[in-house]
Amino acid sequence: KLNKPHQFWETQPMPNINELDSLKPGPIQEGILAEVRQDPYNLISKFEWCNVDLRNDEQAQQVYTLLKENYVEDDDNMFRFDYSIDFLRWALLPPGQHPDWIVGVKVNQKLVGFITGIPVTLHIENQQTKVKMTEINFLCVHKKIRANRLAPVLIKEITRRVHIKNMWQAVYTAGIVVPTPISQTRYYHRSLNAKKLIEVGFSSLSARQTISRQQKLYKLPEEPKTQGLRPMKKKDVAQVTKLLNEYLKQFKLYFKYTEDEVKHWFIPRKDVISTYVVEKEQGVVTDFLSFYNLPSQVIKNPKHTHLRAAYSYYNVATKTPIVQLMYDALILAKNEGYDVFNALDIMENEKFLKELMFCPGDGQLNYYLYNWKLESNMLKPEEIGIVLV
Ligand SMILES: CN(C)Cc1n[nH]c2ccc(-c3ccc(F)cc3OCCn3ccnc3)cc12
Repeated sequence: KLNKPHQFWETQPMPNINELDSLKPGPIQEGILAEVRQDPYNLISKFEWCNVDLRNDEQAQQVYTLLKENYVEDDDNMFRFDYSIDFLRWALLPPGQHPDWIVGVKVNQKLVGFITGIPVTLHIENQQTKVKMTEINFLCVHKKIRANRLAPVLIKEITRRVHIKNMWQAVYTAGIVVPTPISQTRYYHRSLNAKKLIEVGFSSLSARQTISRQQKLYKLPEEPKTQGLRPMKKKDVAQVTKLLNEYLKQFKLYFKYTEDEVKHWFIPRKDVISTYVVEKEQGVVTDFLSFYNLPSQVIKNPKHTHLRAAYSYYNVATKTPIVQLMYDALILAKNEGYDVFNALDIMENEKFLKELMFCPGDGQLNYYLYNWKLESNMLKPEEIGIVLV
């Protein structure tokens, strides 16, 4: 019976608890191209596969609505992610994207299921080789048709479409724990608009606290401190690429970026991605900070429909102290209208979370590698050098 917990995941090439010491590092199952199923998995009648073209406004709108109404909520079901169409195009149309990796399931032309992959090159631990694989995201089944076991079919179908391209690994994250996380990270929140966070129920006041006390506590200067801080431009791409690739080498899990990819992921896009570089000396970029825009819909609130949240993306501090650089990130995010600034405890983030008054969130974000046994069973959050949106 497939309803035992993790019954699906036990059929997948993921290390389970008692294999953690016997499996050798590297691929768990060898991929054999000739054995890959050539036709899509069967769907229950009236359900159909489709490749979603996010460049098409109608199809993008259908994805937007499915996610807005049915995607990830916080543990208390008070907030639900509200990814914008521009954001989805940024996240899912990077260089080298495969059209058949944006997978939808439709019933009577209505989108009811979704899962996506993008091509990445991942460096894993001390492996000399980098692994070409897929980054899986946006697994979503419409609330009204859950328990049809559609999610396992979506996962198997995109796995098949990745195998067909002779790729055998995947990286993904989730708030839930299924077999078997490679790292369990925690998220933290820094208040930028204390009054709103209290009004939407994101923050609460203890007996001795007042709204105006909170506002004073989290107050920020009008302008950033770092001299030479400015929005990133195309002319910075070469230097940002070198800074980023060099910086990421210290971690056990990181992507290698081409200049084309840096252009895609870091050139500022209004209401999607903000990147600022530090250029003190003429023409020399020494640091950069970046954060992305992911609002959450406030599910039931008389006064507010959305929580505007900025999420820390990649920050490289080589000359500016990281605490100062991130303090400027808070000021910039506040000035761009955000209510809260979120960050995971990955990379060097521990160095600024406490000092800049971030508060721990109520859940965790688990990182997963599909069909790969690590040398070390688990990685510490500070060993993770990848951010998934
Ligand atoms: C990563 N990407 C795959 C989306 C995703 N899936 N599952 C998740 C579980 C937690 C976070 C997360 C990551 C960083 C963070 F600062 C806060 C977060 O969630 C707060 C709870 N929440 C959920 C909706 N609105 C608020 C993201 C995700």
